[in-house]
Amino acid sequence: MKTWEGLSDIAELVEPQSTNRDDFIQECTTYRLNGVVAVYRTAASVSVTGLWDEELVNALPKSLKFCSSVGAGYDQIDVHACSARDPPIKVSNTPTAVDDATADTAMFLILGALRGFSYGISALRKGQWRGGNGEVAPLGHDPEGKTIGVLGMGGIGRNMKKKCEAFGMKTIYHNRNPLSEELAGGAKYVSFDELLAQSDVLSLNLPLNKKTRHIISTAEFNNMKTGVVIINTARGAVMDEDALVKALESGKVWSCGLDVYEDEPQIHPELVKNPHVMLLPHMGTYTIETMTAMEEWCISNVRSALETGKLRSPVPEHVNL
Ligand SMILES: NC(=O)c1ccc[n+]([C@@H]2O[C@H](COP(=O)([O-])OP(=O)(O)OC[C@H]3O[C@@H](n4cnc5c(N)ncnc54)[C@H](O)[C@@H]3O)[C@@H](O)[C@H]2O)c1
Repeated sequence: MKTWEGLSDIAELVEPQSTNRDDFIQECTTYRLNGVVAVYRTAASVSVTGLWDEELVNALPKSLKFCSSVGAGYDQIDVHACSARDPPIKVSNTPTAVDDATADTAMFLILGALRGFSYGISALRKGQWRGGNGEVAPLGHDPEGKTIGVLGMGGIGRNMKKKCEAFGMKTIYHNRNPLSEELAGGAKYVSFDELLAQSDVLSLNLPLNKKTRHIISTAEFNNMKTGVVIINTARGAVMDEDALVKALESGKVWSCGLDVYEDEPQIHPELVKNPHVMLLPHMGTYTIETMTAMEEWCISNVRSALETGKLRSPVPEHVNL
């Protein structure tokens, strides 16, 4: 709040008052918001405005030139509609600030899913120690010696790789392009098909967009090792949740650790019913330290835009806009 208020030395600060999308679109035409040059956008604001789709982007005040969005993912914003405006709305996100907390969450899910801890936790809370009704928690697996495959070796993927090493895991990865040796840090670049075929644990760490929606579905599960463990801390829709449920039922997938879902806050009922899988309600960056760092980063984008005309961390699509 202090950092936000600190912007008042260079700008007039206004906050929208609407509580739903229709009112917000109407408010954008009013004298209060007309003239706004930069927006500080929280992820939670989607519950008021809905997605920043083409309709909303075109309804935003004509004066708007910058959107500084909190979070590494920006799939709630149609960045192409933003570029198409005249003048364009340049969009930034908060990469790097999210890396440690999200990678920590992935480690929790990897260990929990490999070891089958979810089963034990829920049985214990029902007063059933390691199981009930004649069933006991299945024996888990050690991370030591397992191959982790990272799909999308960006800030979070690389951070996770270092943490996986401490648990004796070997990392392979697939990106659109191989990383420099320095960035890869010894992780081996493999093709998408090799990643599916060789991973004991497959971690999804790529952004959600039109190209990556359902990048993991039935055909991809069929190409994986039987008994693979799937971790998703990216966005739910990069994986076909129905196909995951079927792969869990058939035993192709041994377990999974999920922080994100296709239709949040709804979760596939078969996932909720399954005592074996590790599920979190999108808590990847849910810490005081990381949320503060993300908000400060986001506000620094607003300051940079106002003072220099340039965002500090534009999204990849807007780097050359
Ligand atoms: N669970 C959470 O709370 C949480 C927190 C932060 C980020 N996230 C999600 O994690 C994602 C990754 O974050 P990041 O900061 O590491 O992003 P990043 O941009 O640093 O890394 C993403 C990587 O994915 C790669 N990539 C893009 N498209 C690909 C494709 N089709 N195939 C293979 N690789 C591809 C990119 O080249 C890049 O290396 C974000 O987009 C966001 O949606 C979730």
